[in-house]
Amino acid sequence: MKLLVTGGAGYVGSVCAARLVESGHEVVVLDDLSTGHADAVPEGCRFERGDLAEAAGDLLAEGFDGVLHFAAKSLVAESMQDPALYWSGNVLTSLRLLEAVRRAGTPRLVFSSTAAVYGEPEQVPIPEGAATRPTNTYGASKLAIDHAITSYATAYGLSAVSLRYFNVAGAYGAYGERHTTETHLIPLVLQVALGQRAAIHVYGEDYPTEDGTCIRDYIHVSDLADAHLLALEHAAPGTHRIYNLGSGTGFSVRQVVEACRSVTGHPVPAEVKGRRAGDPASLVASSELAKAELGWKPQHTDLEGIVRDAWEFARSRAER
Ligand SMILES: NC(=O)c1ccc[n+]([C@@H]2O[C@H](COP(=O)([O-])OP(=O)(O)OC[C@H]3O[C@@H](n4cnc5c(N)ncnc54)[C@H](O)[C@@H]3O)[C@@H](O)[C@H]2O)c1
Ligand SMILES: O=c1ccn([C@@H]2O[C@H](COP(=O)(O)OP(=O)(O)O[C@H]3O[C@H](CO)[C@H](O)[C@H](O)[C@H]3O)[C@@H](O)[C@H]2O)c(=O)[nH]1
Repeated sequence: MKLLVTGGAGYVGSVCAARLVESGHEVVVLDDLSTGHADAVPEGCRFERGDLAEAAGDLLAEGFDGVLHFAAKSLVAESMQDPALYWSGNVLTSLRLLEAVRRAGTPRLVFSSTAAVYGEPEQVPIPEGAATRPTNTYGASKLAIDHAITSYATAYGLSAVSLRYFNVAGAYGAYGERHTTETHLIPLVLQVALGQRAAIHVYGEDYPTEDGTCIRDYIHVSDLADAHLLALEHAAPGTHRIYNLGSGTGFSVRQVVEACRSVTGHPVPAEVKGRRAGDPASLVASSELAKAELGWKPQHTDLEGIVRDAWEFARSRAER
């Protein structure tokens, strides 16, 4: 297939673009490099630098079989301080993309949604039918896009799939997490192990969990790429399917720090701080629907294995 990958110079987009090229697809990456890196665009992809709201129309007019839409702003704290960036940078740009898709008659769309659409969940593991009550503007912006995609699919016959990722981690060879403003737990702990940061701050030890720290479901970025390939195959005209993607096991912040100590051999000093605003106590995915309908099977459910891949990547970048 000829595929447009928005955000293919970012973390998840670059890994997925690499896997798409390996699977024989023709890939065009559209990225404005606002948080991505030109040298993260995988070999074998054509790279177009530009804002998706402006450039997607002309590109799609060339004729594509599908769009994988990763490009977004995705910092929770920033979304609360500057919501305009998220309503315009995520929602408005995605609406422009949807219009370009409709005008060009592009048949397929796979969208990067997020567990943040659920907010504080009533039940864990979280199924797709759970109430969507996002506690931050980032999650609200992604939910708004999901709603728009549903109506485009129903009315205009688009084949659409939203994948709601839980906590993405790990790396795939030369492609991994390189956020300039890093807020994610695992890469921050690895920065401590690399001597780039003195200690990891543990945000809250008074949550109603076994060790008092928050529980998250860490999914390997390579398993996520598998899900995108399957979503492209299974997308059906006039439908918008939504799937939660996680490994199905929750790990506390303390367990993650411990796994990083074990993998890196570094003592990783940890300092307990206050809670971070908007953090739910526990987020674990039920991915049963993705397994049943897409035939998706996560291969990397061992936390130390996920951390090991992230560590190899972080070390290789630090040596440059
Ligand atoms: N990393 C996670 O844990 C996680 C979890 C859930 C969902 N997601 C979603 O997955 C997607 C990818 O996340 P990531 O961690 O790879 O982020 P990232 O910041 O590494 O990648 C996003 C890419 O999109 C590009 N971009 C942003 N706005 C653009 C625009 N208007 N036009 C063109 N390019 C633009 C950036 O330059 C960057 O390369 C996002 O949609 C994010 O919301 C990520
Ligand atoms: O320095 C840090 C960084 C994080 N944490 C804690 O570690 C856990 C994981 O935090 P991350 O920032 O790594 O990830 P989030 O769970 O906040 O968010 C991620 O997962 C969400 C869904 O689970 C959304 O998809 C969102 O886009 C994505 O960034 C949280 O309890 C957080 O409080 C710390 O204790 N110290």
